[in-house]
Amino acid sequence: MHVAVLDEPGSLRVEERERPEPAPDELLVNVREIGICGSDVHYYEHGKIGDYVVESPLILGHESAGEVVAVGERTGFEPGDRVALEPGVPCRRCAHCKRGEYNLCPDVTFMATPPDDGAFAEYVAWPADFAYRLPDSVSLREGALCEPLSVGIHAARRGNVDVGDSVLITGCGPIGLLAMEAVRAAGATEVFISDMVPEKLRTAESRGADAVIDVREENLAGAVANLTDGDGVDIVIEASGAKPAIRSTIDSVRRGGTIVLIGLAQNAEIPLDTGEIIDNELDLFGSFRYRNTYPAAIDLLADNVVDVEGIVDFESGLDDIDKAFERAMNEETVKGMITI
Ligand SMILES: NC(=O)c1ccc[n+]([C@@H]2O[C@H](COP(=O)([O-])OP(=O)(O)OC[C@H]3O[C@@H](n4cnc5c(N)ncnc54)[C@H](O)[C@@H]3O)[C@@H](O)[C@H]2O)c1
Ligand SMILES: C[C@@H](O)[C@H](N)C(=O)O
Repeated sequence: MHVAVLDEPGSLRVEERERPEPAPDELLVNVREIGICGSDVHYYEHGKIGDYVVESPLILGHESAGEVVAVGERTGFEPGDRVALEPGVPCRRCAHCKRGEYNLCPDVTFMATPPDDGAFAEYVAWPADFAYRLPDSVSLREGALCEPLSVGIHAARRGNVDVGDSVLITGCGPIGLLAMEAVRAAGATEVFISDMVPEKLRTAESRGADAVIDVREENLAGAVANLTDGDGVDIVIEASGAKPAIRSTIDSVRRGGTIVLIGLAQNAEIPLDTGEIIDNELDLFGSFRYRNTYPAAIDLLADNVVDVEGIVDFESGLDDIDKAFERAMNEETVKGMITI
């Protein structure tokens, strides 16, 4: 089978590997749609993210869906089933797993995170309990994009987004745009979103943002104050990882409001005015990956409550993956897909 391997920064190549055999509790999946995530691009450019360093050839890609072609002895699936693959498989035994917080498992195997291979491959053998059957009305592309949608759903849950809430999302990348879908589904009625790339803001506007804020031209907190009669929003979801955006979350949220941090700032220590958090009684939450989100993501897609395919700018074949990564690095690109 063909797989795309990252050897070192800037060097992706397609090579031939043995097709894996599914273990008794695994499915063999013919992978058909894989999203290119910002973290894949980061490994491609820099060969590492924080402490995770590409030290041996690594298959990238963790937003995937495909068709089951073979099953282990005890899986409950059949060849021909279409499935989305949840990329993080926890140990199932640690205290976090037992509490149901399996996204915090320290022994998780996560696709495309060194040393664990990902899904830019024709076939992947994957545990059946981290595969989700897709109904006919949900496409394989939508199945693959359940992954970034899950990041948004988990953030909406962390922020306790409720009917009638106003939400500011900072960043119109795939995570910000799909967090917007998730908060709408959770009942938010006013959703504002910021970025500094005009094309991205136009995309957010066309996808139904109530207001878009270009932070190159407007002060974020000032713009939010104007939109909320000076109060600030109920919830801020930070999805850019940019220091100025993280800093301004406190100034954009109302007294008694909630801040959810998704964006990962590289090597950034950001001063925090704890007095403002206390005086204004703010709730501040981190949001790490997701747990128990795939069934909800698939239901929302089947019911046409959310759109994920609209964020896709281009698709490419596995053999042209290096060109696809170059295109994904363009700041105007939101999402590229590899289609096999
Ligand atoms: N916590 C998690 O589990 C998790 C999961 C996935 C991604 N992430 C992180 O979330 C962030 C978003 O991911 P993504 O894939 O959408 O990234 P992305 O780079 O595609 O999008 C980030 C967007 O933020 C915009 N931006 C830059 N500076 C800004 C500013 N000052 N104000 C507003 N917007 C600004 C960029 O123009 C870009 O459109 C990244 O930091 C990523 O590492 C975290
Ligand atoms: C959650 C996932 O999308 C993210 N890129 C990570 O590796 O944590």
